[in-house]
Amino acid sequence: LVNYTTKNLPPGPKGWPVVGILFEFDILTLHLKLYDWTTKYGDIFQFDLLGKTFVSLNSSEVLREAFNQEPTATVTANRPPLFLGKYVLEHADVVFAQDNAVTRRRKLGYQLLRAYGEGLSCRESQIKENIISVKELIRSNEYKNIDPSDIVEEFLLSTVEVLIIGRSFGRNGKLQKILHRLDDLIQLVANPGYDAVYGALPFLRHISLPISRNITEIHKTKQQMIEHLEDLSKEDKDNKGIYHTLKDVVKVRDDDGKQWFTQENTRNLLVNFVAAGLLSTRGTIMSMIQLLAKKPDLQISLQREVNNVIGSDREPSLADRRSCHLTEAFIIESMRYISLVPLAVFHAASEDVTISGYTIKKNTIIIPNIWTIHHSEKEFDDPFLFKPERFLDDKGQLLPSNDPVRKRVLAFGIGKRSCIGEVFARSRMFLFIATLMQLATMIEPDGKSLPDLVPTEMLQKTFLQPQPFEVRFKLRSK
Ligand code: HEM
Repeated sequence: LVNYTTKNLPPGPKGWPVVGILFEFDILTLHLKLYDWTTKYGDIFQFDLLGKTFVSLNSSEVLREAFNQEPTATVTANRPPLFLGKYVLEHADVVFAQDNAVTRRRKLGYQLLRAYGEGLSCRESQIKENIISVKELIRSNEYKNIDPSDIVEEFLLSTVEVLIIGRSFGRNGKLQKILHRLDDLIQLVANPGYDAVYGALPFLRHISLPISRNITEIHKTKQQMIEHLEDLSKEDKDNKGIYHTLKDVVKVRDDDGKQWFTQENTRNLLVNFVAAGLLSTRGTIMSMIQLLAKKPDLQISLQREVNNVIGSDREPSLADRRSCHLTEAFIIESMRYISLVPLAVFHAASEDVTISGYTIKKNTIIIPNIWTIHHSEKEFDDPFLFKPERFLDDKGQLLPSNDPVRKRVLAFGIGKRSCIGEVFARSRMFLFIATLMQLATMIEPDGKSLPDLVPTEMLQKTFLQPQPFEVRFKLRSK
């Protein structure tokens, strides 16, 4: 139990009167607590927790004002000194980078994802191989009750390998084992709730608690990853990935002779890509599978679209996205409904700033409350119903990205710290779902029931994840 105070925002003089002290705090499901508080305190409220001040932004309009409009956007683009950023990512990555450090690192990360991840043309043969192994796994498991996470992981681990080193060594290769281990360990330590407690009481990391031991393991595994990538980068000169470019960037010196990007930056930027590329995308795809298996009619409509646009004889390509309106709407609705990164990554005010008429003091931690925005009746009709058609017009065409309804989906954040992997993640999700719909129909497991995916019941790990489940794949005839 943690003591916290909330201050809400009544009409009238713009201040932060204390309205109550509550004595209950569930650190693992902070997003659900903030959802409750939004119904009581409105679109923006502030609370103190363990000596730190937090402000929660709970509507798309307030989030846009805070992160996407100057002069506020520049002031709110900082990150707080989070426990994870300092002790796990050595203050050397992009996600948790503070102050001036972020601009150059973020730009580099963005350029790397564009160069190695976004366009499929340069990666087409490797991505096709990944898709072929997904298909083989599905074929060899037809009609069996299976937990689809192995299939999803196989696909995503291979895509991340191709991104980082230019090729995939398969599920039995050493690299996938290391990336898998890193991913498991990060899930054990990364949680906004842990951050609140360990950030306020950092001495806890010296006590031999499981979380402290996991942090030590993360550092060892990062080192193993770098050593293995170094070996691999010497072996194959033709296939290149992000790691090859980072090796060159480390050699660069500025005019004053200083090195701006170091080995620490390399390993921690790669951890960002591994964690984001696997964890977030895996949770989203797993949720999509569970949703689809419970919605046979939606599967039929998606399969019809894939038949019409792609047919059954060729692999889906990124160009197909433009014509697969329902598939795109399904992906966007899934991102809204599950809101996998429920509170995005916390921001911090680098100076005093005014948002919606209220003064936010320097160093206040700002929470982009995406989960609440996506489940608010003020933003979406029937927010707890899964309705991909909310993103289609009456001709079945996807609403343009500047449509007000689309603009309320903020799963990748917005503004100067928004996700740099959005295009990469969305293109891989499209390929996976289109391939699945082309190949198979998902049905409920034999002798067991498959529960509906309920957003409030998802497991809170680093990101939200569906509860473990099983499905069966039934192959489609050509
Ligand atoms: C479904 C998949 C994904 C979701 C839902 C997601 C969501 C997010 C969100 C909400 C943020 C924080 C935005 C903010 O602070 O305002 C973020 C940041 C970030 N994401 Fe993603 N992400 C996904 C996939 C990826 C992938 C695949 C990569 C890279 C391979 C990636 C790399 C990053 C990085 C580096 C940042 C930090 C940006 C910064 O701090 O400036 N993400 N993501």
